[in-house]
Amino acid sequence: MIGKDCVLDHVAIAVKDLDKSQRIWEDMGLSFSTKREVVESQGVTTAFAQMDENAHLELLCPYGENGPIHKFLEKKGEGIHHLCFKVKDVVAKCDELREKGYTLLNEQPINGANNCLVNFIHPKSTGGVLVEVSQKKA
Ligand SMILES: CC[C@H](C(=O)O)C(=O)SCCNC(=O)CCNC(=O)[C@H](O)C(C)(C)COP(=O)(O)OP(=O)(O)OC[C@H]1O[C@@H](n2cnc3c(N)ncnc32)[C@H](O)[C@@H]1OP(=O)(O)O
Ligand SMILES: [Co+2]
Repeated sequence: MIGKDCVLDHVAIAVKDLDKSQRIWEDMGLSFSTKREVVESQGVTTAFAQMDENAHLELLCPYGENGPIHKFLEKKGEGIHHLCFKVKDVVAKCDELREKGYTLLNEQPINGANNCLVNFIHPKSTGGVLVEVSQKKA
């Protein structure tokens, strides 16, 4: 799956305090875009910092007590949450992955951050890593 048609888009970290975590990463040298985006469907506020020409760091802070990040923090605490790969065609990629036996978490891609369509591969399919696939909307 990873390789010619997939590029690492972001490494996501679940955090309890977005400002505090952002200061840590800024202190280590990253700079974040001013834009913070709330993704209602996921119950998260996101902050992105560019790491190289493709990859970003995504900080994910829950709001409310129902989203997956809130549950992750309760269960595992702060830390790396998922990897995201940018693909040319997220629907085709999900069909390919289903064919190969991977469990996708949504029938159809959902709206993600930064005007993208995204889907997720269950960690049970990947040896314990939640993987997101993402396509920029036209
Ligand atoms: C979309 C906006 C933004 C973007 O970039 O565009 C985002 O990335 S938002 C990110 C937040 N949204 C999601 O993560 C959606 C996908 N995640 C889910 O649907 C759930 O979190 C799911 C299905 C991965 C786990 O939910 P569940 O209710 O089953 O939680 P459990 O704690 O019972 O977990 C079951 C099992 O999976 C392990 N687990 C859970 N989360 C992770 C993870 N991030 N990485 C690795 N493993 C994970 C958990 O430990 C359980 O394993 P077990 O061995 O049974 O204990
Ligand atoms: Co993400």
